[in-house]
Amino acid sequence: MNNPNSTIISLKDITVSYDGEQVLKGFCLDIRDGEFLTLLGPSGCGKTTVLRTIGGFIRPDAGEVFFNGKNITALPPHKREVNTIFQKYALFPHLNVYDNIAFGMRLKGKSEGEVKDAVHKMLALVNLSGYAHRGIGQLSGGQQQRVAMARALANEPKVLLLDEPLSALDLKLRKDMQVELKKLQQQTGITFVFVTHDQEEALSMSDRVVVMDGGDIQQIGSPTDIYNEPENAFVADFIGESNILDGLMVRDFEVKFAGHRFKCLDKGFGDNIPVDVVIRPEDIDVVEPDSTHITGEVTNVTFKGVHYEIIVDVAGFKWMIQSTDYRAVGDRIGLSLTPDDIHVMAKSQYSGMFGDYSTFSDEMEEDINQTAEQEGGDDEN
Ligand SMILES: Nc1ncnc2c1ncn2[C@@H]1O[C@H](COP(=O)(O)OP(=O)(O)OP(=O)(O)O)[C@@H](O)[C@H]1O
Repeated sequence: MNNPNSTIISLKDITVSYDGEQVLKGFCLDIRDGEFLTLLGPSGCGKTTVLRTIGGFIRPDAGEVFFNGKNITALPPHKREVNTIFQKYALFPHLNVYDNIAFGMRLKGKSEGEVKDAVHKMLALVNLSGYAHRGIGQLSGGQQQRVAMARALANEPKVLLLDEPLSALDLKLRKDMQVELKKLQQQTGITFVFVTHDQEEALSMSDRVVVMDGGDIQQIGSPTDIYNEPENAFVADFIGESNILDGLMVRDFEVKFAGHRFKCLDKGFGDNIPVDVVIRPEDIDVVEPDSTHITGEVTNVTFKGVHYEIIVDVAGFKWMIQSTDYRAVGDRIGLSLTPDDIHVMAKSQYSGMFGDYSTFSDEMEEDINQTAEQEGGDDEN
């Protein structure tokens, strides 16, 4: 049985360079036994490099890889109890389904009897019983991916590395395979390390998500932690839709932005400190416009099936709202927020980077300076 509290893979201070350029620098990560862990981040942030380091396809310039406490940094891929499934399924086209799945076991010298039992068990696991003698070319993309899964699982790895395995599939099939993969992981108890740049995929499948950017970990947490309590503006922007605003933490539990003061649940930033304020579009309630609320004019409305996506111009800056109530372009509306809708975070290197739904104006800057002066804080900003 897995011990969910024990670490199966540990990356310690890993540095990897390509052509003299460092992609990972002092990268550390502990992966728990039996978990579904997803590395999530934009293209080029180093996800595949982390995976290849675990698999042994890359030898890091510095740092160590541990498997159940044993240093495996120098071990070649085939000597690690780790298997990889790549984006392109890498099946042998000239072999049928049965022989593809049997391949690794035969290489290890298992008897044909053992191989036969295992292949049929694996085919049942991935819902392909009856397909043993099909040629690879006679299978759909989703079926090929399932054969690749069966082949990897037949080797009984302790850890399965999956590098964007679903990205070649169309949306419907991809959703079905997400459910199947998650089920397979739970049934087998094997530790899955999954790479994707699709945040919805990461949130729906994982026990924990590692959000990466520029070779660094921005946040590690459960999907709900990552979504509800992003640690910085990068995570907030990358996961789901967000309005990211420049704000001023007036004091504990009180923040000012867009010309209004709000009660919030955050503390410990200090008084009159510039902060990022993150508000999810679905948390904003639409009310009648009045002086006690942020007000704006609707500039665009898109029907999204369960809700309308409404773009509101607030003092020259766009906010995004998701509401089940229809509002027409040109309507003036008020935006209502409760303290738990307001997420305050320390300003990061990412502040002000986001074009879409971030708001910052000279007016607001003035506002911030004024408040700082009023409250006797430092007015450097
Ligand atoms: N073999 C290589 N030689 C040179 N540079 C490389 C090599 N492999 C990756 N890189 C570079 O290293 C950086 C990280 O690449 P990596 O593939 O780990 O990112 P990723 O997050 O997996 O991206 P993607 O989602 O696009 O696959 C990128 O800038 C990439 O161009």
